[in-house]
Amino acid sequence: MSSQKWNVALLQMDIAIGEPERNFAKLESLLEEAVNHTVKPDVIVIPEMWNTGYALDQIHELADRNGERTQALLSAFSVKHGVNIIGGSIAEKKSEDILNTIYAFDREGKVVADYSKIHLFRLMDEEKYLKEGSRVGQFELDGVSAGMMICYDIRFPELARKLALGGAQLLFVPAEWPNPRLHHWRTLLMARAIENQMFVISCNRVGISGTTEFFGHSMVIDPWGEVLAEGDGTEQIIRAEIDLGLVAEVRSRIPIFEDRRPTLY
Ligand SMILES: O=C(O)CCC(=O)C(=O)O
Repeated sequence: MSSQKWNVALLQMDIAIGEPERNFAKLESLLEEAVNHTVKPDVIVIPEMWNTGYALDQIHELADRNGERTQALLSAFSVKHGVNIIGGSIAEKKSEDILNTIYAFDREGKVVADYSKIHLFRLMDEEKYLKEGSRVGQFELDGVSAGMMICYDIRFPELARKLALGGAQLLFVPAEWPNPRLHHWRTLLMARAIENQMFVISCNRVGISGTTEFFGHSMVIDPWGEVLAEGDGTEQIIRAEIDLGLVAEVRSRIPIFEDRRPTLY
């Protein structure tokens, strides 16, 4: 178990629906702001579908083919600044399918993992336009085991538990989680952190798309369930320092992974 400390920076941005050019420009300026700070981030996290927003009726024209444009930008940025990046998620075109995909970059600019959202959100018609992913998002960053989930995925505790059982000490959650479900968002994120005794690092968008309002409240939660940082409803960068040694400490204090009874449930 590592006693590493990481500084995390969450880019809680507004997203212009159906306007990748504006969104790329916005992201580039927020990335610069994130690294031009007295505390240099070790990992930067970006919200869900930041390239297009939920422009589902135009998504075939707007999605990033094989994530190439996104990878070019984020890979060059991570290597230039020696920073890990959880690249939001993007609308990605693969062959004729559209997926909601996260690319994770290490400090050398290498794509170390990708994950496509496996639970599509029917309330926003995702299943009519997007193809669901077919595997979980477990990977390593700076030698630390981590997991990725996207937005609606946090309603499925089995997924977070599978990642924790696979060794994950942190969970990254890019999202576009709207009003009026702030209470669900905060409670579910805290529950995933407490029940799995891991850090939960979530990045939600802000702004209004049509009649849907996104409330931000990106959160960094420690394995004890304490909120280390939380955004408000404005565009901003949320920063926190996390001590990865806390995962082992909490897991030894209340040893839920030893006390589980998987033969009974
Ligand atoms: O589960 C929710 O309430 C919100 C989920 C969502 O907006 C999404 O997955 O895009």
